[in-house]
Amino acid sequence: MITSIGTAAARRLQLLRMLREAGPAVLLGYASALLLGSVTPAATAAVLALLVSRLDTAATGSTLFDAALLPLALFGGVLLLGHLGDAAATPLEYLARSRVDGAQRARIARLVLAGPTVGALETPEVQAAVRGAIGDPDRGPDRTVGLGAVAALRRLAALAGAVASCAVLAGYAWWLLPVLLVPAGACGYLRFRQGVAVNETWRFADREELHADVWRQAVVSPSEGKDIRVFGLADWLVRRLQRHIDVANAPLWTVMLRIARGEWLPLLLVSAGLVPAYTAVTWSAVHGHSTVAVQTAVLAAGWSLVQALGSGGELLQITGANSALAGYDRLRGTLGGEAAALPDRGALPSPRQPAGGGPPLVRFEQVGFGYPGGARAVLDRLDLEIRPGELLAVVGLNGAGKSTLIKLLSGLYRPTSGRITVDGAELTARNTGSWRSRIAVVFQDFVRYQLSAADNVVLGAAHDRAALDLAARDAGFAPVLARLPDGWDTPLARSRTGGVDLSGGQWQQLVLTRALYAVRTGAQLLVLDEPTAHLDVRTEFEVFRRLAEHRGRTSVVLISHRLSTVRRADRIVLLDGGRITESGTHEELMARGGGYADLFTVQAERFAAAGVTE
Ligand SMILES: Nc1ncnc2c1ncn2[C@@H]1O[C@H](COP(=O)(O)OP(=O)(O)OP(=O)(O)O)[C@@H](O)[C@H]1O
Repeated sequence: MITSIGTAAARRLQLLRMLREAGPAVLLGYASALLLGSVTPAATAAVLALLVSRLDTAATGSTLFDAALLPLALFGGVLLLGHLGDAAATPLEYLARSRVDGAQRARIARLVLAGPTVGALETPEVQAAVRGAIGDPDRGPDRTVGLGAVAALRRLAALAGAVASCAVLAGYAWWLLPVLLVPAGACGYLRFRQGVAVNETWRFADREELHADVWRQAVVSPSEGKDIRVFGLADWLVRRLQRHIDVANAPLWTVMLRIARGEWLPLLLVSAGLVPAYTAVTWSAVHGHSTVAVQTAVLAAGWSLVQALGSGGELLQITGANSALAGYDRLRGTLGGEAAALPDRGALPSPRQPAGGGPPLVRFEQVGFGYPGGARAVLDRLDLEIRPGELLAVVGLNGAGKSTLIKLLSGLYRPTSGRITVDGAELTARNTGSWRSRIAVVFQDFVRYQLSAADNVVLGAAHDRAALDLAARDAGFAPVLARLPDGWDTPLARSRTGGVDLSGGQWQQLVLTRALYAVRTGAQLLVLDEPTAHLDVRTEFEVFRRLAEHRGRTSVVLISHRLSTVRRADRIVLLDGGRITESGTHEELMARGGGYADLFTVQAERFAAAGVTE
């Protein structure tokens, strides 16, 4: 119990410290507004007691009015200040909360993006920690740190109000303090335990919520929407979504019901303080040992004291936000190690800087690799050399590990064994950033950003229109560009005003433009994973011809299942069983009559049967 109270106190301090992100003016204004609002009940109690005592002792007529004038004016002042405090608190709270939340989201983004590899992001634990750290209030009892931080400040203000109520009570009947404080404190602790129980139960439901999230997104996504409608999946999907939500919420309902059934306990605790206090003061007033004024003060201050200490609203917000803090700590524990290994801790990779020097010599030396959690090794003691300026093609059957090879080359995963060297230096977390400024990669599952055509190519860097136009020409994108209503500035998303969507092949040309632009602005190794899979044969031929013009100045690694394209490469390697099993020119490999020759022959026969000439 002491540890959990200690942890909760440390978390609350952390939340309060986060309020600095709201800025000094907002924080000061908000704290003052809360303080005004929270001492109003105690001040009201004191002023009411003054009013009653004046009326009690004054005579009738004008004297009565004179006696009531000052307390009434004070009463009006207290009400006005209390109202001003409440009115200012709402917008300032919104501002403070959103600034704290904004800063937290930026911190999470930095942490997630600081690590050079993506392997950790694929684990359910990290995804759960990211969701936990964000603290989406739409999910169960999760709360954002901003909500928790303002609730922690409201709680402090409530405590200030409680102290003020204690001062009022002590002025009339000090012995009432322990009578009211002990049960109110116990009630507060009970509410805190309830909040913890709700949050701990919710954590167990997290995996179910993750499944539910996937289906929730599928329902509103236009791409999944096609499948859902065409295959008539709507009913099935909604039932599945509902089942995940039910399973996630079932334990939570149980805890909530238990709390609701136990509501007699807080009532008992509050009554245990208030009933004896009110009885004693009333008895004392009736028997002339104290005045009606004392009774008034005790009634008002006693109630506000119990309210301030025993209410559970803020505690639920705070315990919900504590989970967000714990989620962030878990995330830092998992991702922080790799991020911390970077030269500039916390700094994100900057947009591409032109790199000096010529194309690199890259070596895979006895590289082994298996995906985290994967049962089998995808690459097994693989040796491969990418020579400066060559056009190297990598071929292999589906699932052979070609894309995996590219991900390792890009530093997105680290080899499980062996090493990758660039001009003799091993590729590590430290030099991955500078290595990436030397490479340009087109992934098979490239990203279609909802940005303008130009921004989709340069991605954060300054535009160089001449280089953009040349890259578009090389990638065969120029004719598509000419038809875009606003040229390079056209948004590539139909959901945006004036936006258009591109066909699969046109997107591929745009992404090729992205890679070729990078080459024109300094990249020395171009890596293309199935870059022409969506292109028609004529466009593919033209693109390959342009690509080949870059060889010498830039090394090119090309993965393709279209062997008619691949045959023009300087060298072809066959990936099979996690290793490079064949290497040579098209003619050499055909003469050898091995795996490559088989693949090529099968493809050539298929094309011949279909009447397609190369
Ligand atoms: N992120 C991942 N997590 C776990 N396993 C993965 C992941 N990505 C790929 N794999 C597995 O690694 C193996 C190699 O996949 P990879 O995508 O590298 O093959 P490929 O040669 O590029 O195939 P294709 O020609 O079909 O594109 C496959 O068995 C695949 O299931």
